[in-house]
Amino acid sequence: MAAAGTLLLHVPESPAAAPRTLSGPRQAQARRQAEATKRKHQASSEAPPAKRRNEASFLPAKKAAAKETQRTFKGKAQKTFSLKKSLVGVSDGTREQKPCVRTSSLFKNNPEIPELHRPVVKQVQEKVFTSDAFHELDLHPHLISTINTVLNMTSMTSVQKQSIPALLEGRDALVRSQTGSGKTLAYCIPVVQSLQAMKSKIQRSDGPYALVLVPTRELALQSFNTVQKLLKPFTWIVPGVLMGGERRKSEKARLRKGVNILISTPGRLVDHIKSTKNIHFRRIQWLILDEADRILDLGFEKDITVILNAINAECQKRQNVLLSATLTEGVTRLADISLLNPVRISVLDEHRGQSDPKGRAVPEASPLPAGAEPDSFAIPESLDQHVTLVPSKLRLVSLAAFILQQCKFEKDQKMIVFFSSCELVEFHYHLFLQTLQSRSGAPASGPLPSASTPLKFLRLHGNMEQEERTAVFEEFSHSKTGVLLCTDVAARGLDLPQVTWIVQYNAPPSPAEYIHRIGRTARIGCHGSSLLILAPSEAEYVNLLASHKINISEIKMEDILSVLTRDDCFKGSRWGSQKSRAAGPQEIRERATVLQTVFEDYVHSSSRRVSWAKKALQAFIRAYATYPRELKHIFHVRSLHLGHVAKSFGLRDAPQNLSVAAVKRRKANLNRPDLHKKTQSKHRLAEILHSEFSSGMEASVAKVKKQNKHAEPGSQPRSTVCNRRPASAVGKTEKCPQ
Ligand SMILES: Nc1ncnc2c1ncn2[C@@H]1O[C@H](COP(=O)(O)OP(=O)(O)OP(=O)(O)O)[C@@H](O)[C@H]1O
Repeated sequence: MAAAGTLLLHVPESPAAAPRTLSGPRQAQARRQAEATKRKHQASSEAPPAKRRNEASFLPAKKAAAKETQRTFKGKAQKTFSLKKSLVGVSDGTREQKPCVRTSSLFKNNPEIPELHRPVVKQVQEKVFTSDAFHELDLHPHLISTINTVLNMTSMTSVQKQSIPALLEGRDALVRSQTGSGKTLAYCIPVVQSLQAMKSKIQRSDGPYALVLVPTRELALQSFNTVQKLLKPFTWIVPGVLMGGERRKSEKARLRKGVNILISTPGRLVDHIKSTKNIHFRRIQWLILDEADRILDLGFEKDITVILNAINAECQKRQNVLLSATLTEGVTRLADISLLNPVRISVLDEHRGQSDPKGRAVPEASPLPAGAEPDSFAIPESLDQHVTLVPSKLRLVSLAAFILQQCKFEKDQKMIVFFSSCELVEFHYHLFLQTLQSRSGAPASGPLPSASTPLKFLRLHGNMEQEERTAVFEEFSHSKTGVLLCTDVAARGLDLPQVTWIVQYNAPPSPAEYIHRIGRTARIGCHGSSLLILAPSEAEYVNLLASHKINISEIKMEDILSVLTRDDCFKGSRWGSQKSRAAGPQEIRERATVLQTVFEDYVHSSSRRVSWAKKALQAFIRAYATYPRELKHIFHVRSLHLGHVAKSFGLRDAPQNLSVAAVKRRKANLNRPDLHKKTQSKHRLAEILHSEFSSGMEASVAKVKKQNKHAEPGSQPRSTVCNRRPASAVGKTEKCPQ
């Protein structure tokens, strides 16, 4: 096998490059044939309605060549090109026969990329900062000095300016402001101020006065840290966090001693309500639901009901606060249940001059101002959003090229890449670790690039041991560079400093989740960028985003792939000594093929790795099948071309045992029996959404063990398939971590 760096390639010329002159009837016949071929491809699953012109040089038109029959999810036989070729290289103008390289024809038979007619919409914007200082508020001087000196903050953000006075007045509130605008302090400051000011001094043994519910363990830890800092001068008020993992015993002990401000994920709290005698809610004065729309998702409904019932049974009067960057119907639904005459605080309103003259919150009784549709979300002004359309076969190399472009050839870049499931995170993490990052794990085809800026990959998902989750969270928080591959476990609320790029490799299930994912960058006025990777057949998603006033500009796939010409590890010998030569489409194609070959060689270097890649592909298809009904016209599993998608998992051929029916059967087996009966897609979606929020107490959930980073993937059952068991088996709602 040739080394990657010296791989010799010959990518066959397109017909356009070597036209044959035809005349008369033959010409007409050839034209008819060409038209028929074109129609066939237009009808293929990923073919878009409108075709992009001027792409022919990069994505050559389909042509007759050695064909093989490949299965698609439509069950139709589809012609495609042979995936295995003898590649012949040309070096310094001399043709020479080179070793056979088993690789795919990445640039053939792809659906054409549609022209993206993206509607330009005016994004909803908010002003982040105000000129008002914290000391202008009626707060305890020690609290103000803590904010100034410990947190290093002087001016309030817009949401803080509106929320803090309203909450100090004792009002229930529904708070919406863009991601990274300081909502955590908007509720933490009033809570601390009110509790330290209580006439009869709070005792630890009193138990909780404030309960803060957040959707993920990392967010619980983060909010706990903020509360802890604010409480520095008020040592008699004790904060506590319940976040799952291995700490059940110590959590119980802490609850027994007493916690006054309790921060928890819903599932974990329900576990304690059911199993810990010492937990009570007699003195609850605050109930805060951060990321309220997520907490009220279907997946959390049961837990929230248990928690509300437990609180209501012991205490009727309290202040309720719901916060989120995305105000959705779900929030309103819970608002009906638990909010008493709430104020609706929306920074957007103030920015549009809709708040009252004092800049105070608009009361709930008043309807949302005209033009402020509930599903138009504010996006940080300093966030540049991009989309790229990439055919399935080219997804993996495009993602890798983008990571190289930003994190190897640019300085001080910190990137988060979102995937649809933990299996996908695991797959890409190990693949990139062993090919892009690690020399020692270089594939059979030879050593890989030594990075000019060393690449560092981390991963975070709900199927990891809590200890490692926390360690990764801390490491990525404190590091200046790196690429975090993750599921939506990191989408909500996490405040990871200096993240410069958000990449969404799999589109999120809703525009709201899109907002939260991209919201991990461009926080509190900083600059950031995002890239959404879509297949040509998914181009319509851009219009969906536009209908939510989300403006997104296109980056061409060629521009992403062209970075490979800067990396000599990916050159075919055709370009051997011609360093100064400008990169043309042909060279880019060749280098992308070299990179794909590196991935394929790695995956095919052992049968275990092949089956590992197949499982990841299966997981992708399963996740794809869970897009909500209203998005099925964009993301339908039937529109996936199995052979092409397999390429993006480094597989040379489409797995034989995968079909729609097989995937559905497998999914049915994995689902909870009680969900079987109600097969509505919303429940399947709920399962996926729920995944991150397991309390950590389920015995049956297989965990990814902390292990040597360079361990052979697939060498142990690393729960590439979620291990779902009947709820009865674990005595509670079973959740499958992503
Ligand atoms: N007044 C302020 N001055 C300077 N920095 C602030 C201020 N308030 C908050 N921050 C910082 O802004 C960052 C974002 O705050 P926070 O995490 O509370 O945002 P958020 O609105 O809750 O975001 P999300 O919607 O993503 O959960 C944090 O690093 C926080 O420390």
